[in-house]
Amino acid sequence: MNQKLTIALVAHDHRKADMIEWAVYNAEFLSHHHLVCTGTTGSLVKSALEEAGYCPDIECMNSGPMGGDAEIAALVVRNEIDLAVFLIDDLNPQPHEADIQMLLRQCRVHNTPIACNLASADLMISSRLLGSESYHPKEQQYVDFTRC
Ligand SMILES: O=C(CO)COP(=O)(O)O
Repeated sequence: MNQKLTIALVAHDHRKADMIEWAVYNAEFLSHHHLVCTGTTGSLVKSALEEAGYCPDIECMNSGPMGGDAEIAALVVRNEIDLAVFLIDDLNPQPHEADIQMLLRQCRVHNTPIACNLASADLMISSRLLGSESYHPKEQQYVDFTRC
């Protein structure tokens, strides 16, 4: 793939080990793309990729509870995210649940691919459609809410 994608990586605390293992396993692929992460996820992924010998192009937002999910949701609204991997802790409540739901909702509204588990992330990054110039996902129709 020639196209440089912008990929969001976000993981809750109990899922960070999974995210780091996944990122290191996919380091070669990720090293060709721009990564946008919530604060703590980003610093851990950056260190792990550097330790693995890569020099990742990685941008860290605020930590999730401090608005990082909201910042990434804003990028989704502007169609600046090509793919998101969001490993959610479904077994523990989060103080910023509203922001989490906002990020998920904006990905649905804007038809942004979002993987919320490792199997989905694996399938998405190995899709022949990812970054293909001939693939144009059909825009979702919200006729009453179009932008002027
Ligand atoms: O809380 C998060 C996502 O909702 C993740 O935030 P951190 O990466 O800063 O831990």
